[in-house]
Amino acid sequence: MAIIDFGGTKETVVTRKEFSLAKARKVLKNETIAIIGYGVQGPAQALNLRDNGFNVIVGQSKKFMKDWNRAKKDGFKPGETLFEIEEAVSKATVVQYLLSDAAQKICWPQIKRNLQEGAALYFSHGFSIVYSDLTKIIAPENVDVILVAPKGSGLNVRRNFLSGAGINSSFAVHQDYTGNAEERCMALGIGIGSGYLFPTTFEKEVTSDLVGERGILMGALAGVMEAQYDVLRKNGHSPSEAFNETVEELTQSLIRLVDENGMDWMFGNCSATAQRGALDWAPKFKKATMPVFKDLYKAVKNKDEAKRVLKVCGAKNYKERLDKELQAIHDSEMWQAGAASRSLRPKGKAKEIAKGTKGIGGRAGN
Ligand SMILES: NC(=O)c1ccc[n+]([C@@H]2O[C@H](COP(=O)([O-])OP(=O)(O)OC[C@H]3O[C@@H](n4cnc5c(N)ncnc54)[C@H](O)[C@@H]3O)[C@@H](O)[C@H]2O)c1
Ligand SMILES: CC(C)(O)[C@@H](O)C(=O)O
Ligand SMILES: [Mg+2]
Ligand SMILES: [Mg+2]
Repeated sequence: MAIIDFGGTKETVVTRKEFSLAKARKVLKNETIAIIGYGVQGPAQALNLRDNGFNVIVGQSKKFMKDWNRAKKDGFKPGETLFEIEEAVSKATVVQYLLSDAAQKICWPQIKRNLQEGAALYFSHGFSIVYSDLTKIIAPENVDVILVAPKGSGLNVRRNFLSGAGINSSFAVHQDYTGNAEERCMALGIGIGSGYLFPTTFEKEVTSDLVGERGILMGALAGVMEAQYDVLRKNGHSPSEAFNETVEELTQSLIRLVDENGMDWMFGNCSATAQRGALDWAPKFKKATMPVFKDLYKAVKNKDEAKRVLKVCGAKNYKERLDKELQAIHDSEMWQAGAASRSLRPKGKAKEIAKGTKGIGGRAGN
């Protein structure tokens, strides 16, 4: 474990230096890891673990043939490494429960009756365990219950693994039956290709995760973008101009600078005019949105959000409803303008520059 100073607070984290892949392989060398659910996280974690040399099988319901076929296409063989959910659980010593959170509640009886003594029941979200009064998911006493929650989409868990980077994950132990729960948990976190691992609890993970995705990561981002786009359009700006000033410049330019070296670095590489305006307006946006973030945190803590997820996402016709909502976003003027804008991105080769030429160092920061 490494002690790292996060802006004045010292935290203990696990990196691949302290917990190497070789150590993870040793810890899990006799384990059969069943990935239950081949949706978004399932494929990413299954393929990263398999590529890292672990013994991986997949449990997927054939009722969802598209997901079953994807697993087959990715090299999992029916009857050998690809099974119906119950069969996969019965063969596994690690059960990575990666169905959607609403489906975890529905399928829990199939999992519970097939868990081996001493197995590790693994989640990538605290949801099912923390809201056990709603989900009825209560693990038997004779298994470990652990969590590794990647802080990114499964798509990037796989893509970053392939590029040599990683997605950071939090980890937690809820129940330690074997006495090895923490070691197994860290080994799995390293095995799925995490960047670094930071400790959490199931409760802290589910709360921060639900707030983050409803807030700045997805909900707030979508809402604020739409608000600015609409104001620009209502005042006579073209779709191309409104889209570039709202989304394209963010994703193609400014957020990349934030990613590279922080907010001050991005500010430092924009004009004095932009800096002044952004510095003046940031507190106004903070003040305007603070009450919404406080409401959001409350709605997560009082379980309103969890109840809604289980009721709405668990309904029979949910997929059709979701598809309609996503289609409406896709078809909106703003995102059609986005498609047009993306189609115009040059796809030229990277420029070769003369030896000794500088000029990509940036202006601000240390
Ligand atoms: N999606 C992400 O990138 C992401 C990121 C971090 C954590 N998580 C967590 O990981 C877990 C898995 O999420 P996901 O987004 O990968 O799931 P998902 O929505 O992609 O669904 C995964 C699987 O559930 C199966 N499924 C759905 N309903 C079913 C049912 N009634 N019976 C049997 N199987 C059913 C699907 O066939 C699919 O294989 C969740 O706990 C989620 O909160 C997801
Ligand atoms: C990728 C996210 C948003 O971080 C995850 O929490 C999810 O639920 O999909
Ligand atoms: Mg989430
Ligand atoms: Mg998340």
